[in-house]
Amino acid sequence: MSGEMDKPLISRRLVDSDGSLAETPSEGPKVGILGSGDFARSLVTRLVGSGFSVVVGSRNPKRTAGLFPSAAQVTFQAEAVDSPDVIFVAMFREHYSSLCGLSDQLAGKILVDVSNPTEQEHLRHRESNAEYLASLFPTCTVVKAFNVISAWTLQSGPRDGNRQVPICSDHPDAKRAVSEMVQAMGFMPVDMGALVSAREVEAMPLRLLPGWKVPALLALGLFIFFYVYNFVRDVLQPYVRDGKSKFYKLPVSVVNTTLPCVAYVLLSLVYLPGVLAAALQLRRGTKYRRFPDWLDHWLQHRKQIGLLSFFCAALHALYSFCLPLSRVNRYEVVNLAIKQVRPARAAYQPPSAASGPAGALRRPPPDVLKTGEPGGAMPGLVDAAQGWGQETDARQLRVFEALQEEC
Ligand SMILES: NC(=O)C1=CN([C@@H]2O[C@H](COP(=O)(O)OP(=O)(O)OC[C@H]3O[C@@H](n4cnc5c(N)ncnc54)[C@H](OP(=O)(O)O)[C@@H]3O)[C@@H](O)[C@H]2O)C=CC1
Ligand SMILES: [Fe+3]
Repeated sequence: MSGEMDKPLISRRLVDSDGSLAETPSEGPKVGILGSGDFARSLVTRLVGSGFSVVVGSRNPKRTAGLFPSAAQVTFQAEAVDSPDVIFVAMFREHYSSLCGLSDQLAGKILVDVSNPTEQEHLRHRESNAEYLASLFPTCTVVKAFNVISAWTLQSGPRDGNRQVPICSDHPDAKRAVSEMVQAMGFMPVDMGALVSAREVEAMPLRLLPGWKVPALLALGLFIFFYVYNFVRDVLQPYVRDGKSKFYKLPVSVVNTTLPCVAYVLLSLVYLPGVLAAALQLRRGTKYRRFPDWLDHWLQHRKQIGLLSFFCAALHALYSFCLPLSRVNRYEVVNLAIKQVRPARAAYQPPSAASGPAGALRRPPPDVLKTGEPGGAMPGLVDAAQGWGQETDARQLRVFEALQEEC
């Protein structure tokens, strides 16, 4: 295996001194390609680089020849399908029927269907593109392959990402021949069985983030559930019972209380199916029987559920780190306010008849009212302190003290 990996994808003989692809050696296995679009161009580059001799069939070879490496031969469709045994059909399904005139020349050859349907096409057609191609050319052997590989990956080479190429066909020999080509091009063939599997293979690129849908919906459902619960407990209940408005907690504090709840439940859902599976095996007395479908799916989703749990926990850590910073700031402001108001309250004397209307409002000590000095009064609090001695003063202090408690 390691020896195979060491082999360069582009053999030395194929590269000119200026770095461009040179004439292919005539002994390279010959492969035909019908179509001259993006996929065909990338395929040619990879095939030539892997030591194959390539002939491209185009409706207008003069126009398209310049787009291909000089090592590839570009000609008319009829001429291109003449000699190769394996022919890639790099065209869209709606154009397959335009090849019917070549039926006789294509008889007995292997046709590789690389096409991908759109989501609507996939739903509209009951048979896969590969089965449709097989029905148009009953004398040919159709193999489904390469549809999951993008033109970009083909061109840049299978350096990273997924190297797997699912392959299916009703003919084992044809499947083996294409699998060998896949390997020679640096990819890894995956046998998907008979051509009826082509529908499943064609649906693969349509799936966005496979395996994440259920865990993501689960995490979202749990988040909504716990958020509503924490909202009722921390915000709605104090409001209804005591008239306290704590709606400012909604965007940060309630979210931060919700995140660890979701993380813990998700983490328990990672371990639980393993325990259930072990219990089931003990009960059955064997580990060689299939788990029920629901448990099987659950076991398969553990990785995604675990990652989502970690994500929630990490977000909680971030929130928890940032929250105290704003709290400390708030605490310092309220503390300062209380320090300024308390002396004023101590200096307050209730109005008496002797002091007359002017004595009803005795000014607080002067140091309370100085602004702009370090530790001096904040401008907004001067008014509060000046108004000291009236009925509202006691209420103001209570408000400050309540704020201090909350910090
Ligand atoms: N692009 C990609 O990344 C991938 C593409 N695929 C599949 O490869 C196939 C080709 O895709 P792509 O190369 O991107 O598409 P393009 O539109 O770029 O190319 C399609 C080619 O089909 C040929 N063709 C033959 N007959 C007709 C006709 N009657 N009308 C129009 N064109 C015709 C044309 O070549 P000419 O004019 O020389 O005859 C044309 O260049 C598709 O089935 C696609 O699903 C699969 C995986 C990835
Ligand atoms: Fe915590």
